[in-house]
Amino acid sequence: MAAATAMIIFAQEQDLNLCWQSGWGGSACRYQKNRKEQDEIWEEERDLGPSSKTRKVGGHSNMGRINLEVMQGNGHLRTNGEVNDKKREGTLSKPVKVQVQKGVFSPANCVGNGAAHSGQERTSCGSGCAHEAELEDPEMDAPSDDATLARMAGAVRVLLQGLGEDLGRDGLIRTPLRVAKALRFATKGYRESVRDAVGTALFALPGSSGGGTVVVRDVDTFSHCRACLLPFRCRCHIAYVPGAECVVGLSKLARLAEVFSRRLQTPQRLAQDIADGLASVLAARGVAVVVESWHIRNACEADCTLGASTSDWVPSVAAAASGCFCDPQEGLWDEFVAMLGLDPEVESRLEAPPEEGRILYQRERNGLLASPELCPFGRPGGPGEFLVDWGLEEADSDSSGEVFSEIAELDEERPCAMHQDPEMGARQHRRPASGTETLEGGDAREAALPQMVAAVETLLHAAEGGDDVGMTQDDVSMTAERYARWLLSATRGSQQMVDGVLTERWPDEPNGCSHAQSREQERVGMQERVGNGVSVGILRGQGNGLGGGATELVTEISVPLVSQCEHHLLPFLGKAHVGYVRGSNAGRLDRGQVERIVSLYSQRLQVQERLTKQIAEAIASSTHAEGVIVVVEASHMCMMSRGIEKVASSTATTEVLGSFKTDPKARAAFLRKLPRRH
Ligand SMILES: Nc1nc2c(ncn2[C@@H]2O[C@H](COP(=O)(O)OP(=O)(O)OP(=O)(O)O)[C@@H](O)[C@H]2O)c(=O)[nH]1
Repeated sequence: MAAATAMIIFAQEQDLNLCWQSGWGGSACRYQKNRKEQDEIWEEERDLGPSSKTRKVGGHSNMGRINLEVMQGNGHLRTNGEVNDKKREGTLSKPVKVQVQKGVFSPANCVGNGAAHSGQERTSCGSGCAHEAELEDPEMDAPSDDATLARMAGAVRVLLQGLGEDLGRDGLIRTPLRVAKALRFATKGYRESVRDAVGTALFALPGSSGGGTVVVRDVDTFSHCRACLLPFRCRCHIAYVPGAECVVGLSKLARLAEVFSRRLQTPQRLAQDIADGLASVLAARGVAVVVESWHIRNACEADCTLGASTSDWVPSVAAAASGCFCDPQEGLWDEFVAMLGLDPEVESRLEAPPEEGRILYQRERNGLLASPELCPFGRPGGPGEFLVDWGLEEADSDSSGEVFSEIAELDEERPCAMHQDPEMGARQHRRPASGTETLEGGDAREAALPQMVAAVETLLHAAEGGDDVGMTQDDVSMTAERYARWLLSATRGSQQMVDGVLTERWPDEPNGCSHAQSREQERVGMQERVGNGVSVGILRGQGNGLGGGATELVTEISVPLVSQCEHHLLPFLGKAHVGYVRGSNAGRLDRGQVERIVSLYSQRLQVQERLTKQIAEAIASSTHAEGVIVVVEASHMCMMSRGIEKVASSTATTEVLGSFKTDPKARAAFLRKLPRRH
């Protein structure tokens, strides 16, 4: 089924209801409304989301038009007015009258539409509507969105097979299509332009040229890393000084940030793209952009360095400026930065105004560009890793906590250090050190790598729309390999058994993380003794001196985890909190062992509920504890970077086994130990 677009022209808009129903794999509906009020055209555009539902989008205005795009499915509209088929490019054609049926209008029942509609009428719609029709546009350019998505879904199937997954298992059946849609969404900025984003929202404002700075702050977006394809969080701050007596609609600055965020990016490129984009449509005296960003840590290191002392996200900041913001005499850069109210550490790194035509960026020590550690292909010699050389000088390896280490400037022609060295590709690949792949079946998975890389390349090209609109062939192949390796690495626990990870000795890492740290954490780990559910004290260390028959509550709090959502192949990351009631004859796990259990079940395609249950069951079987409780708190990228886009949302799941089920006091004692969220 093709995507379909309809345009409704209305004279008097009255609480318009849109109704659509999924054909296969859900449907998505995009709504764009232009209304004219007092000689100003107001535009409104939003994604109405997937699945079968009816949503009221109406309002009241005197005249206007609505574009409605129904993706991948049967769409039918309920509204008043006139329906026009619309070509993909937006050309109006073939006006179609619609007929009222119980207040419901369906394009399939158009009066006099004849050849105008190719939609197939159905006899029932299954959603309570009087009629159902497929809104197909026979003139839509090939490949249609459906064909693109189908191609992308095929590539995702290759990836899942490469990971050794059963494509028919529950949870994975719709994953290929979901991933395809998610990536299409993540790259929708390639199919959008600055002019589309700004539209007609340029307003003459006499006297504005001599005025002050306009700043739109805290525009939160998600982008996808050009190097590894994983999403990273951004907060954009955009400023300009008006020129030519003209200002731009404020929301359009946020839209610009969204357009460029929905491309494969690095923070500094994103800052520059937004600045250039704004400068291209607005005659401003100067433009300035600061992009704060947070990239997921290297999940390959999750089993050692993602310890409680480290943050889940690695921050960096990038900036771009032009015109008057680059003139230190005017002091506008300082004023802009001061208005952002940034963390002093970050602010101190933005002291100097960027020179005209150059990008100022700052990076974290061992950060996104200074070293590959932010990306999943990070630390040389890590499991299943290869060295990524970004073509920049090595960052100082001292990670003593200083956040930013360098300020670098690049020529405009070389906006991204990753792309500046034509020989980079040759230097970029280094095979994993021997012995770094320790998984059973690792060879088979490693052998699937070439097909997986090709599949990711297919995905990227299809997501772009087949045009060369921003990624060179080289970029794609490098990105594809990193992403394929990330997937392999992020699911490397899928073939391991819990017995294996509990008995295996964890090698101390060269940088001193992991085992030594775990032992220390275990030494000071708190145990709470409970008898019949009553807390009687807190002990430290291994020997608790409890007599026979006594029990103790052992807790391991904030065990970090990074897992991979099996629905969208996007990471979710957070912490597991583990408690178990240990009788005198039961075993006890040190923190390192708990961390390994958590890693084992995190490093596979998961849903959070199953992960929580598996951790609890593994703790129970390996300790013979009387009761086990596990709470997992995690943030899901699929909730943050796409779909509902709730950046601050997080999910908590609990699994309770044995005596914890019947002992509310023991549960309460455990829950009191959880870190407070606010
Ligand atoms: N219960 C549960 N759901 C999850 C987990 N990870 C992802 N999901 C959800 O899986 C669901 C998949 O729903 P679909 O409607 O098939 O996919 P979708 O169109 O991408 O859905 P949206 O996320 O709402 O855009 C979404 O609601 C996700 O939030 C998880 O760990 N546990």
